[in-house]
Amino acid sequence: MPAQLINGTQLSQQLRADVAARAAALTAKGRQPGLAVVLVGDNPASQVYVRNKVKACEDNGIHSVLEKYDADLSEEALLARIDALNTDPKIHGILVQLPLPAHINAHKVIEAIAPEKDVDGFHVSNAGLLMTGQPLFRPCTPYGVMKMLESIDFPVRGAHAVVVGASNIVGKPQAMLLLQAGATVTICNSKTRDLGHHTRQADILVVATGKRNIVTADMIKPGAAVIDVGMNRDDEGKLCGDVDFANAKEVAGWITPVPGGVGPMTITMLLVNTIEAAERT
Ligand SMILES: Nc1nc2c(c(=O)[nH]1)N[C@@H](CN(C=O)c1ccc(C(=O)N[C@@H](CCC(=O)O)C(=O)O)cc1)CN2
Repeated sequence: MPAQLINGTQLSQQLRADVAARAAALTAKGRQPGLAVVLVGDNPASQVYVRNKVKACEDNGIHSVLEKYDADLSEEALLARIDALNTDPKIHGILVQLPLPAHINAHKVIEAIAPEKDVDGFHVSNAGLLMTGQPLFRPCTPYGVMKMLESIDFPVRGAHAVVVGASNIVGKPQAMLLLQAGATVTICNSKTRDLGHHTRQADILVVATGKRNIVTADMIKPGAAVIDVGMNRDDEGKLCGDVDFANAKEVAGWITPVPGGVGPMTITMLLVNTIEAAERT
């Protein structure tokens, strides 16, 4: 039997209705939630993502400010803008869209964001809080993946989860959230030998490498939940993930599509984090 789809667009609609209600309640008390989205440079994919983030804010009652800068903006000037946003009372959440141009030190920029406004959850103090089981903000993509598993009542506790990819924004926090939910977790990286040996043991397989077709059907345990975080283009220029979806869906029990899977959930969880930041003020 082919896998059941985990539809991130549909789940997002349900979660965004709750966001809109919470935003309206805060606005009625004179505390409309506010998000600042900072984009440096002209990366075409980043432009789409920030546009979608701003639109999602508008649609759900969150005030948003999009600050766009040319690729030659200095690190110093960017840090000065973040300083100003840190003390702006109308702004509860700040995100700097990644990647940044090579001359800007992304770590330095992320550390400049006030941790209580770091709705991406990337600041070292938020990474530390997540690691010790007291998260202030969960990074949006891994948080969205956990919501997707929850939506299908997947028994994470006791399951073997394999995360392919060890980035700071997806792989590492994803592994931490799965571990805290009671899974036994394996993290694979670009140096992992015989990747299929690991992925075939996964009840939950999260793939976040940015490499198209890195996971093929023969690397999937029958019935597994396969979560594809990849965002690539195929030979015809169409969006696709890291998993060979057409064949993988014949083996998996559950699978996320690209587009319409994890991507929309990333934006939804950003809205959730922004509401939580505003509710704490
Ligand atoms: N500051 C951040 N930078 C980046 C993050 C992040 O969470 N914070 N994650 C990624 C990109 N990303 C969010 O910014 C992101 C990626 C994809 C989508 C999405 O909705 N994808 C759609 C397809 C969109 C399209 O048409 O191209 C889908 O999958 O259906 C949203 C957000 C790196 N940078």
